[in-house]
Amino acid sequence: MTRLEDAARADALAWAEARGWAHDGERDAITKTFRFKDFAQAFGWMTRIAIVADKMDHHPEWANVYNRVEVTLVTHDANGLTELDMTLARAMEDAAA
Ligand SMILES: C[C@H](O)[C@H](O)[C@H]1CNC2=NC(N)=NC(=O)C2=N1
Repeated sequence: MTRLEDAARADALAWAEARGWAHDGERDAITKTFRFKDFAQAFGWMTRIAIVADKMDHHPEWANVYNRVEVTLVTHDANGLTELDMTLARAMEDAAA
């Protein structure tokens, strides 16, 4: 998987930033803190995403504290954003909606 070209990255970031993601330019990664009602909701969401991520063989960097999940998406093999990150971001948004 190759890094997004500049135009595709701009489109992807516009979509992501509209949903509360930030771009970490140093890593060419996107980050977002998801907030849920409580720990059960947060961990349930993480469980659903873990199954999707493992099927994709593409895994988030994330940390959970009670009802919060801090997420970073980046493709390690590509040293930046790829379509895999955007597919996983969409799955996260859909599952949190
Ligand atoms: C061997 C395995 O396919 C790779 O290590 C996969 C696993 N999950 C991954 N997840 C992410 N985010 N980036 C990767 O480059 C990556 N590579």
